[in-house]
Amino acid sequence: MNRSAQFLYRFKMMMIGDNNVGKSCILKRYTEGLYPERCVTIGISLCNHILEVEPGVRVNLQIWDTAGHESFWSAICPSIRQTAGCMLVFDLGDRASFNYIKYRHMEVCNIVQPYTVLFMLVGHKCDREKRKVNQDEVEEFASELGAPYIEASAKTGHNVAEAFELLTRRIYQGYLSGEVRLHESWEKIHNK
Ligand SMILES: Nc1nc2c(ncn2[C@@H]2O[C@H](COP(=O)(O)OP(=O)(O)OP(=O)(O)O)[C@@H](O)[C@H]2O)c(=O)[nH]1
Repeated sequence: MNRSAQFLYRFKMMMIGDNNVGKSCILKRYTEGLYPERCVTIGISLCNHILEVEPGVRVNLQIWDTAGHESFWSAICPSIRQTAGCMLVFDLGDRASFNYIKYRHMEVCNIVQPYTVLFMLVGHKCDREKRKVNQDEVEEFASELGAPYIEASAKTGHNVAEAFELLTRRIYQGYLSGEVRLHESWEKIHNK
C-alpha cells in the first residue's frame, strides 16, 4: 500500500506552551508510549501519527512540537500560519505558564488572520498535588475560546491520547462544518 493511500486527510497541529511545561514528554508518550523525563526541543520538531476519527476515516496527524523558550518564537511563527489546530499546554502547578498561553493565544490569532486555528487547552502534570491554577478560571478561558479543556499527565499517561483525539475531532468537525477551510496556499488540511 502506498503512503498516500493510508489516510484520507492530513491535519497539521502545533503544541504551544512555556518552557518546561512538558510538551515534548506529552508527544513522546503519545507517539512512542515513553516517558523520557526530559527532551529539550530546539526550535521545532515534527512527528507523524495516524488516527481514525470515525470508522474508515484515517487522519495523518502532523504534530509540531515547539520550543517554549522566547528566543525561538519568531522562528516558529511562519509554521503557525499553516496549522489547523493548536494544543495550548500549561503546567497546572505554574501560574506563569497559564498566563503564557493566554498571551500566545492572542498572538496566534493575529498571525493566522484572516484564517482560523482551532484550539484546545491541556492542563498538564495533573499527577502532582501542587496546583496554582484554579479550574474555574481555566474553564472560563476555554469557553471564551470555544475550546475543549482536558487535564493530563505524560508521567502516568492519563488523558494523553484523549487530548490528541479531542483536538483531532475538533479539527475534523470544523472541517466538515466549514469552520476551517482548505485554501490553495494554506496546507492545513490536505486530502492525502
Ligand atoms: N510531574 C510531571 N512532570 C512532567 C510531566 N511531563 C513532563 N514532566 C517534566 O517536565 C519537564 C519538562 O518536560 P519537557 O517535555 O522537556 O518540556 P517542554 O515543554 O517540551 O520544554 P521545552 O522544550 O523547553 O519547551 C521535565 O523535567 C519532565 O520530566 C508530567 O506529566 N508530570
